[in-house]
Amino acid sequence: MEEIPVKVAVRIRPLLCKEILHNHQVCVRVIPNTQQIIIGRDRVFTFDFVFGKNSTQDEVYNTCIKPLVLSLIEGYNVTVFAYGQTGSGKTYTIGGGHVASVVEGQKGIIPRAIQEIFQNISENPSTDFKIKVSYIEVYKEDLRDLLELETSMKDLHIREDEKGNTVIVGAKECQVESADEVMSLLEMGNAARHTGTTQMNEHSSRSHAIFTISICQVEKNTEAAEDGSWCSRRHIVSKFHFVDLAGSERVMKTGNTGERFKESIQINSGLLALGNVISALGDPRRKSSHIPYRDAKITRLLKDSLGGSAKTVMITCVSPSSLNFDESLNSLKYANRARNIRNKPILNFSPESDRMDEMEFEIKLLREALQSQQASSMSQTSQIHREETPDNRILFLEEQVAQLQGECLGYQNCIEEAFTLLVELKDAVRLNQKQQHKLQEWFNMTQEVRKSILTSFRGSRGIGNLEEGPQHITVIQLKRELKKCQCALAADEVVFNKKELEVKELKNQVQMMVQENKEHVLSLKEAQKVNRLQNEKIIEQQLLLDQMSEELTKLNLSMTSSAKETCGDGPDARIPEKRPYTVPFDTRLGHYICIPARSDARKVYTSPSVYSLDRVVAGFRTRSQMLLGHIEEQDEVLHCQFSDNSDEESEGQEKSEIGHQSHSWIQKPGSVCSLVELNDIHDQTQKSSLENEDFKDLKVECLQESQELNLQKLRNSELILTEAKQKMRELTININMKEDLIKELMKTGNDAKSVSKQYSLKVRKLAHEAEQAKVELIETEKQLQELENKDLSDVALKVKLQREFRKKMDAAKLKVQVLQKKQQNSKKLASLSIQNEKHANELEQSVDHMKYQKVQLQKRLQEENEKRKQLDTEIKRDQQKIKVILSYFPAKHNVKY
Ligand SMILES: Nc1ncnc2c1ncn2[C@@H]1O[C@H](COP(=O)(O)OP(=O)(O)OP(=O)(O)O)[C@@H](O)[C@H]1O
Repeated sequence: MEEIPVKVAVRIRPLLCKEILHNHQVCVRVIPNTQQIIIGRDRVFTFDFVFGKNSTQDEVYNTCIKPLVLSLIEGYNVTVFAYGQTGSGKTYTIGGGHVASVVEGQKGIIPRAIQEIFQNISENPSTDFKIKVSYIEVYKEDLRDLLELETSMKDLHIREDEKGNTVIVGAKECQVESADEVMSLLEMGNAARHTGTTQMNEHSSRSHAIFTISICQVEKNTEAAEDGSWCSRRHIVSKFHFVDLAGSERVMKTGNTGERFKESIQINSGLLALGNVISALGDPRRKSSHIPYRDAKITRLLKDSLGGSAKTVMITCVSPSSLNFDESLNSLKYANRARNIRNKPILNFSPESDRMDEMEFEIKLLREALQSQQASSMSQTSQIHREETPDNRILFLEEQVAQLQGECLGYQNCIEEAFTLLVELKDAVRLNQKQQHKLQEWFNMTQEVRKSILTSFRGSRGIGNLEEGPQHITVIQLKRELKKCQCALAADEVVFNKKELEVKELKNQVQMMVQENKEHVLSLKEAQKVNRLQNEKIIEQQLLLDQMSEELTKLNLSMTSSAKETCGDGPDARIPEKRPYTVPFDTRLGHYICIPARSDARKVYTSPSVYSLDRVVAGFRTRSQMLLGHIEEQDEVLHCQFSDNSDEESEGQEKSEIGHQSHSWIQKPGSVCSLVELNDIHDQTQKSSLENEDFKDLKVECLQESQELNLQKLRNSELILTEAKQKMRELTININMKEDLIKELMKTGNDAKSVSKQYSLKVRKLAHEAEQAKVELIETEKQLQELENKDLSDVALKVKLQREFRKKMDAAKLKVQVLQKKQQNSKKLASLSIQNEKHANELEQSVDHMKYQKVQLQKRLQEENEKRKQLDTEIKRDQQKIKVILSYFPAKHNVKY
């Protein structure tokens, strides 16, 4: 047996759009005009076939796969498998995914191979082809039948047949007649395959998939062997496995979590096992050592293809991006190792055993047919058959006999015709002695064969004669029954088709509902998101409000304390008792500049801080006493009263004092001093000019300090006011926003309500329809049963119909369940809209509260404004005073005495 290596191809896909956008660099290239690939700067690998980024699907197919299709038709088992990192282009190359939507040029290997196989069949009319298709996937180390999803994983087993080929017992094999049929099965299986989105690939295959096409070829014509013996018909069964492996992936790169993470682990462990098998098979030193096929399902399934009896092509797909350098290098290393794997392909052709297989198969079919016929005829000819019901053994033998008789008759006819022809030819054509001798030998042999066939045929007829009568009757009856059954079947089929259409319609409606529901759920989620945002904003605003009220309280406190300071430190007309002394300069000033004193002049008296005022008062007192002593010494008329009396108390006295030329230090409003008097006083006080100068400085200093303090307070107050105004503005904006959001929320809630109403209406309608469909199906089932009881038709057919019917029933039940679920969802939707409303109410309440707070804040702001104005006035007055004092004293210095 000839050994051939596994052929290895490497395909580098182009950079994907997103990779180009992210400026990925290319790190793998094909060396032009060679079969080599260079990765990085200097790692070079040689392969059987290499395909660069510009290679087409057609190129890949023609180079690697076309020869495999030819081998398949010849009778070899062949395999192509795509290996590589996730997102490297395996599915694209093999031709998985949504094949129906792929344009012609982009079609992968499987669709192209299918087309070619069927083309070969059509070009070969002398051979009968039976084509079967199966599709399975290995998902998380479990086998799944992608063509019969109901098949339990436990019912699928990997076994080896007597020839050592790997077979999957329990997998559905669909017999197909056309390429379109295969394509629709492929599409169906692809749709059922486990795929998912990862960061590396939007449509990542999460399982290893094996699509298998089995071809059974039987030659139509019988050929005479050269030696004259009769040769049986050629019988070939070969298989083409298309394997799309899941991609190896680094969990960190794919960002997989949860289920995807578990899948990753299983995928990687399966691929690791495959890598080990490739390493073991590819290592010449380990040739005789154990190959760990049993480590994973995928390696067990690929046993034939790797080191077995199949012809295999491995296509390694590689990403060109430098970000995937490590993975690409790894894939290339495995691919390189796989080149060392040697297979021993064998032709799956064995005339004797295949003929036996064929006969056994035919016997089986006939036995089944006979059994069903007997079963159907038993009801009508029960009397006859009750006595002669054959057991399985007899049936089997009878069938064999019938089969052989049929064949014998065929051969006999052929031989008869050939015999007559040869007899005629013998006389008409001149033959040499050798030819005549050979022909005679043939005549003799034919005679013998004829004799033996006739003997056996007679023998069997001898047995059959006894049964010919009843059998003939039975056959006629069976034929009649068959016709009846066929008619009934046709009628049933019409009903079924109708029901199927209805079910399809229902399915569509349900799908639409599911879509609608999805949309509702999405909009609901969005509403919830908006709600959440609103809540967050409310909390923020609440915090802001708290902060503001805190600041307001602080501001209030500071304003109150400043007001207290103002009242407590300085002389106040309202609290005259607290003001112990008045200032002499004021009196003079009043006399001198004749300022008409306002009645409320003292009410707005401002003062420096407690410390400075005390200091001023204390200094003033000391100096005044000194001055008074001095003046009293010089002039007894001038009697200054240092009194603690209030302004009001001193007012009357003042008047009398003025009348007596006596001067009080207390300045009274409206009191006017003459210049003479002032001069007199000045003359008297001239000696104490130094002390007065000091006093002036002190007074100015004190006023300046007080003014500075007031200015500072004013600045602070302005700052706080600006801040408060800013917050007021923010509050107003927030309130407006919140009001808008409430409106939106109410609108969304109303929308959701109306939609959920419509939805529940629809659900009710559909539930009703499903109920009707169920009732109709039950009725049909009854009808069918009645029909079956009456006619007792083909058992296999009956079973098939029952199965189909049950499937449809299950589908209808499922639909009802889905509808019930939808109803529940709609209820949930309704409750959510109520929640929404509640939330909106709460929001409204909070907005009301905020509005109230805003009004309060405005009030406080007004108060603050007023206070600020007062402060302003005080400052201005202080400034005025300072100006006056400053202007008064230089004047005083300039006075000529
Ligand atoms: N030769 C190519 N030319 C153009 N685009 C390609 C090529 N090969 C792959 N792609 C694109 O790259 C992306 C990933 O390809 P694909 O899904 O076939 O990768 P994969 O190896 O099967 O991945 P996974 O192992 O995750 O299933 C797809 O969008 C596919 O269209």
